[in-house]
Amino acid sequence: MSATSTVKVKVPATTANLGSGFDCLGAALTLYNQFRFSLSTREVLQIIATGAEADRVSTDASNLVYQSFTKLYEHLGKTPPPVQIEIAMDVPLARGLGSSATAIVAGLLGANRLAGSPLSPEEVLHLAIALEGHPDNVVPALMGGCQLAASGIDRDWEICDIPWDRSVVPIVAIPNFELSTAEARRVLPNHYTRADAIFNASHLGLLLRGLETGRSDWLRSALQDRIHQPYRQALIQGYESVQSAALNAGAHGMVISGAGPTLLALADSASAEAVRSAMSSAWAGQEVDAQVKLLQIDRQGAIVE
Ligand SMILES: Nc1ncnc2c1ncn2[C@@H]1O[C@H](COP(=O)(O)OP(=O)(O)OP(=O)(O)O)[C@@H](O)[C@H]1O
Ligand SMILES: N[C@@H](CCO)C(=O)O
Repeated sequence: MSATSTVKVKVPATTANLGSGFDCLGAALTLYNQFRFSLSTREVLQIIATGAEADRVSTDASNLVYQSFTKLYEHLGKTPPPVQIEIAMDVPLARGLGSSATAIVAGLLGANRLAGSPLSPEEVLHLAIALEGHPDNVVPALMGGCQLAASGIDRDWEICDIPWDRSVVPIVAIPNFELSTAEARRVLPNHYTRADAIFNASHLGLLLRGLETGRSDWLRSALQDRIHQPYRQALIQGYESVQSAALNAGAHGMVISGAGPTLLALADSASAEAVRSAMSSAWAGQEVDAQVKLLQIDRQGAIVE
């Protein structure tokens, strides 16, 4: 048995894409899942989940936290030890807030610490990206803040910390229905026009400067996108009403959080509460139960202790 027998991991929710940053930009939010990994003397895997949606995650070997835990040991060429995993869930499942990224990041970090920390943070990050399939949730979940990931030349990934002005407040409107990432990716086209590629490249550049400065006019334009949102809006009942309500209440703009169905508005501090209330009423008017929260950017990322 290694010197450490219990590890606690806390991982933030994340909002990916932010409009024009499809599959490359994401930010960590002040909403968390917490995990405890304990080496066990019992051979049988034990997974105990608590929280609002705890009955929705599997508690057998198909659980994504355990799958990621075993992947790290496989990567080391070792057999995973018997383990008990406790999961305290606050990040809702399949809503576009990076629940799968919290599971992957926790499984890898828990296993790495129990194995005596053989992998560097960069190696864990690369494994996490490979497991999730795209970097925009797992990178901010691990590192905190707002992060841009681009495939590199000297290394697999160049990761760039994007300054986020404190005046820019994220407001998440989380409906009570799920939309899996797999389903929301199926509706996307395989090819785009040159005009759409230029549109997204220019708006992503503007978005990065808008987030850094908090300039409303830049953010207002920058949050537009032609790669994923036009194809996904129809999967989200009430999208247009909630968007109009957010903009009328003074939001800089509103986008689909990750693959949806959560909608993310960005607003300045003075308008944030009015935007929260307007989004909540708009979804109630569509007979959709939703939780609408003012959050902040988590600056720390995943914590292991
Ligand atoms: N805490 C958890 N424990 C075990 N499995 C989890 C946990 N959280 C998420 N999952 C798995 O991840 C799936 C959801 O992943 P999916 O990519 O569809 O949504 P998401 O990660 O919440 O959203 P997005 O990627 O758009 O931000 C769940 O159905 C479940 O299988
Ligand atoms: N970039 C991903 C995030 C969700 O995992 C998508 O929008 O499909």
